Amino acid sequence: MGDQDLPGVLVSHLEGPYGICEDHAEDLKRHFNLITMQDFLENKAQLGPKIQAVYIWGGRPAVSQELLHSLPSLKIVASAGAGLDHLDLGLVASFGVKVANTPHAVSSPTADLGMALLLAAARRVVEGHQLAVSPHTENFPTDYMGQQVTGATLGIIGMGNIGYKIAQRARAFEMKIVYHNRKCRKLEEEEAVGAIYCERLDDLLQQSDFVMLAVSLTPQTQGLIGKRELRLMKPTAILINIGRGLLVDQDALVEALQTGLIKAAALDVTYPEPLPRDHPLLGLKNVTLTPHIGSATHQARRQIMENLVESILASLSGLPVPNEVQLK
Ligand SMILES: O=CC(=O)O
Repeated sequence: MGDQDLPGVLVSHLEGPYGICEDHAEDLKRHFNLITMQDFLENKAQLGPKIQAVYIWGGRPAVSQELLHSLPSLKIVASAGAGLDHLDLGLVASFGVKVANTPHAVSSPTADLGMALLLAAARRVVEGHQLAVSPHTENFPTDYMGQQVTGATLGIIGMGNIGYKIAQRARAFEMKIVYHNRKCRKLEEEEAVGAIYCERLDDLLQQSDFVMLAVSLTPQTQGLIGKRELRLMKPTAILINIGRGLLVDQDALVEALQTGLIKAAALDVTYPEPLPRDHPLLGLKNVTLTPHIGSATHQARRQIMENLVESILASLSGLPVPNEVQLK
């Protein structure tokens, strides 16, 4: 079968930060005729009807009403990662199109990064590195203290796949685990990791030495941590966000970090991404930042790609779609 006979799959572009991983393109091309957004825009009339799937990598391409109208053969939107906040699910559903994501492929690496950020912020690893490589370093600096992780209370907001994996890891660090979950209490997970449920988010915030945001961004969770919530946290507490930047009121966070309302923050996600180079978060010593790299391991990214291929192929054959997102 020539490339042209394979099912058409729309990707944003093949290279660059939002392009698909270089070493994935060859695998994808064995199954699909990959059509870049640029090619599609230059030749909508001919390519539109050939496209049966949109492959979203790094949040792109955006799936607008206009795009959906120009893809009459579209069966599925296959989106890398767990978060779906870049998609209007109701809109996609109204076109009779399925959506699949890859929640299992990202949960372990994202939980690993959550713990890496927790440890880095607690023990001031980035500052320590800067001190160690500076010309005037001293060994064993006596004014350089961090927060103890062993025995500390970790508050996990969101006990989904990622939250649970964080709890498993935190247990190995002998942390006390409390959690809050918006939808329901998770009894099995509680028992497996010895976590204590906080029905009220406020209780979790008041008790925790570390607060980990592992919740997806929805209209209900946007701004979940604002001025009021930051005031409830301990002055020694550290906030870690591996969910989405918009879960936190960032201006309130900057103020809390500047005034010592909380001790520190470690953020894999911000808004916007990346932050403008003059953003106050970039100048604070008590902030550890990473550029949205929760799933950035070779293994996870490959698994994500393979999961997306499986979902697309299943949908094109009319089979049950692995990781299909239930659209209301
Ligand atoms: O941000 C990453 C994801 O949604 O998995």
